[in-house]
Amino acid sequence: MAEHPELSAQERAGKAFPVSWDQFHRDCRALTWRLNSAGPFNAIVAITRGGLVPAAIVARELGVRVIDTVCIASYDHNKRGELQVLKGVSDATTKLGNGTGKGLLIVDDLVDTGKTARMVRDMLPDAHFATVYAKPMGRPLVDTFITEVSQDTWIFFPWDLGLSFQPPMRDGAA
Ligand SMILES: O=P(O)(O)OC[C@H]1O[C@H](OP(=O)(O)OP(=O)(O)O)[C@H](O)[C@@H]1O
Ligand code: HPA
Ligand SMILES: [Mg+2]
Repeated sequence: MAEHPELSAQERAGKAFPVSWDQFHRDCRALTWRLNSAGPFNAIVAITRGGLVPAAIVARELGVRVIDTVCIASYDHNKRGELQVLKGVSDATTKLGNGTGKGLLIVDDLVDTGKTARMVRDMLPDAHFATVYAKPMGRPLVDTFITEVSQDTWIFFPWDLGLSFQPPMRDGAA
C-alpha cells in the first residue's frame, strides 16, 4: 500500500488536476468519437456515481437510450477499503449482452487502482469498458479512455468543486 496509510488517497496524491464542466464535456465528446468505431452498443452501463455524468453525455452522442447502472460503494471511502456491490446489472441488460456483456458499453469517470473496474469487468467480461481519465495502475483494464494522468495525481471533478477566492501568486500561491 502507500507510504502514508493514515492519509486519504486524495491527501497522498501530490498533484491536483481540476476539471471544469466545459473541459469534462469536451473530454466526454472526444471519448465518444473514439467509441464510434468500437460500437454499436445495445446499452450503456454506468458505474455509479461518477460514471453517471459521462454516461449521460456519451449516451446522448451515440443515440443509446437503454442505460443501466452498477452501484458500487467503498466501505471506507478515504482509505479505499473493500468494495460493496449495492446493485448489479438488471436481468434485461444481462440478456441484451447475451449473458457476457457483448455489445454493452460500461462507462466510468476514471480508473485509478483498477479495483472498481476489475469488479465490473468480472460481471461483464465481453463488454467494452470506457473511462474519461485513467491512471497507470488501472489503465490495462480499460478499452478506451481520453486522458492519462500520473498515479500520484488527484482528479477533481466539476461536481465536487465550487468557485472560491484565489490569493494572488505574489502572496505565495502556486
Ligand atoms: O480504480 P479505483 O481505485 O477503483 O477508483 C476508481 C473509482 O473511484 C471513484 O468512485 P468512488 O468509489 O469514489 O465512488 P463515486 O463514483 O460514488 O464517487 C471513481 O468514480 C471510480 O469509480
Ligand atoms: O483521482 C481521483 N479523483 C476523484 N475520485 C477518485 N477516486 C479514485 N481516484 C480518484
Ligand atoms: Mg465511481
